[in-house]
Amino acid sequence: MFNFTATYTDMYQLSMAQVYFKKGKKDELAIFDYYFRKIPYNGGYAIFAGLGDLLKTIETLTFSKEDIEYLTQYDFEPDFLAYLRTFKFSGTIYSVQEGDVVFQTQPILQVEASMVEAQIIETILLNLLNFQTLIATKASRVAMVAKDKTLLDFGLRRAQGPGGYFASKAAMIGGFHGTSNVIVGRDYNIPISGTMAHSFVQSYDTELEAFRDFAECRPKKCVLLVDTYNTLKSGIPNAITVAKEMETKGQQLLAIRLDSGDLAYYAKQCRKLLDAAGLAYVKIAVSNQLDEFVIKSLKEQEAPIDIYGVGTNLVIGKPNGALDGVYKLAYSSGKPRIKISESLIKTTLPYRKQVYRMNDENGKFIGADAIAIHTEEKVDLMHHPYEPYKQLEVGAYKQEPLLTPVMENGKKTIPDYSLNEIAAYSKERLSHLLTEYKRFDNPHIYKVGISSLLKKERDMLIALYKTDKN
Ligand SMILES: Nc1ncnc2c1ncn2[C@@H]1O[C@H](COP(=O)(O)OP(=O)(O)OP(=O)(O)O)[C@@H](O)[C@H]1O
Ligand SMILES: O=P(O)(O)OC[C@H]1O[C@H](OP(=O)(O)OP(=O)(O)O)[C@H](O)[C@@H]1O
Ligand SMILES: O=C(O)c1cccnc1
Repeated sequence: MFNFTATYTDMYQLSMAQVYFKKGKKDELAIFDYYFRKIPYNGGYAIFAGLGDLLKTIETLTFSKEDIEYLTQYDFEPDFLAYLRTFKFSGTIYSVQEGDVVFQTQPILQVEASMVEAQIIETILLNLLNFQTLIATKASRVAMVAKDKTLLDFGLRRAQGPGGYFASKAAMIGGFHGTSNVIVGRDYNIPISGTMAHSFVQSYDTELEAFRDFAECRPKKCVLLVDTYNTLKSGIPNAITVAKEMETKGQQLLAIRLDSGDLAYYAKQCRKLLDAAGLAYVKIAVSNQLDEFVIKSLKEQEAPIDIYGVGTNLVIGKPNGALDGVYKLAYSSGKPRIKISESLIKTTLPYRKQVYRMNDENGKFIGADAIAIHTEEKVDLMHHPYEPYKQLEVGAYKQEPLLTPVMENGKKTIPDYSLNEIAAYSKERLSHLLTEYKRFDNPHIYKVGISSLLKKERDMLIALYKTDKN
C-alpha cells in the first residue's frame, strides 16, 4: 500500500483545524457521514470498496518533520504546527462491510472523532473510498456478464496515473480474477498474469520464431498473440505448430489472444481450427476496449471466449470518471447539525445513525434500506427522504443493521481481510439482490428511506435554521 502522510489533504482542512485549535474547539466531538448521491453508470447498486486501505492509513497517519517544515511558510502559528506534529487519529469509525452492496444517500461510513481529527482525515477518506467504490462497481458489472469466464485487468497503462494502483485492487473486489499490474499483485497478494505484446512478435523476422522462443522461455503459462499479421492464415497456424511442439515436450499451450477485429467471428474461427488440430484444451483470450456491454454482446453471439482482458474502460470507470461521495457533518459540540439546501436531496441528515437493510424470510434483500437515529432498534415506517407522502411499512421484515464499529480510539477493530475474502463476501451479498436491480437498462430503484423519528428531527432542524437569523 502507498505510504501517505497527513498532508494528503486539502489546505482548507488545515485552515479550519487551526481555528478549532485556537478557539478551544479542537476536542469537541463531531460526527460525519460518508455517502454518495448517485449510483454510477446509471446502475441499480454500487459495491463499497477501500475500507481496509482507509483504516490502515488512518491508523498510522501523522505529519512528518518535513511536512511541518513545509507548512511553516504558510499562515500557521507555531503552537498549531507543534500540535500537528503530535497529530494522531483517536476516533471511532462505524462502517458497512467492505464489499457490501450499497445505495444512494445512505450513510456507508460514519466518523466520530474530535473536530480537528475528523476534518483532517476527510480528504484521504473521500479519495480512497470514492475511487475504489467506483471501480469495484464497474468490475462487478463486468463480472456479472462474464459469469464463469476469467477476467483479467489490463488497465495500468491507460489509468489516470497512479490511480491505476487502486483500480487494479478494486477490480478484484468487484470480481476480477487477476491483473497484469505487478506491484499490486505484490502488495495485495493477487495473482498476476499476462500474455505478450505485438512489439514482441514484430521484433522477430517471423511470427513462428517469436512464438517458439516465447514458448521455450515460458512453457507453463504460455499465451500467444495471434493477430499481428493475419490471424487465420498465419497467427493460428503458427500457434498450432508451436502447441504441437510443446506437446512433444509434455507441455501445453495455455491460450491464444485476439486483440482486434470482430472478436466473435475470430474466436469462432480460431476455436474450429484449434479443435480440428486436436487442441481443444487451448483457451481463447480476447482484449480490445472491452466493457460490460461488449462482453454481454459477445456472450449473446456465443463467442467461444474463455478469458477477457479488460483495461481502459475498467480502470477509468468509463463513462463515469468519479463517484460523487461526500462527507457531511451530522453532529458537533453536543448538537445535531444540518446543511440546508434548496433541493431537499442535498439537505443532510443529523445525528449518528444506523442503516437497517430489510431482508425477507429467505435472507433476500427486499429492496429497502431505512436510515434511523442510532438509538432506534427497529423501524416500522420508512419515509421517502424527499417526497413527503411516500412511505413504506417495514415493521414485518428482518432488519439487518449495516453500520458496525471498525475502528475504536484510533485502532482498527476488524481483521485485515484478504481481497479474496472481500470479493467472496461481495458476491454473496450481491446474490441477495434481485436481478431487477442489476440490469443495465432502467434498473429497479432500491428504496432508501428515513425513520419517522429521523424525519421529525430533520424537519425540526430545517424549520429552525430556515427561520433563525444565521
Ligand atoms: N463481435 C463483436 N461484437 C461486439 N463488439 C465487438 C465485437 N468484436 C469487437 N468488438 C468491439 O468493437 C470495438 C471496436 O472494434 P474495431 O473493429 O473498430 O477495432 P479494432 O479491431 O481494434 O480495429 P483495428 O483492426 O484497427 O485494430 C472494440 O471495443 C471491440 O471490443
Ligand atoms: O483495450 P484495453 O481494454 O484498454 O486493454 C488493454 C490494451 O492494451 C494493449 O494494447 P496496446 O496497444 O497498449 O499494446 P500492444 O501493442 O501490446 O497491443 C492490449 O493489447 C490491449 O488492447
Ligand atoms: O498481458 C497482456 O496481454 C496485456 C497486459 C497489459 C495490457 N495489455 C495486455
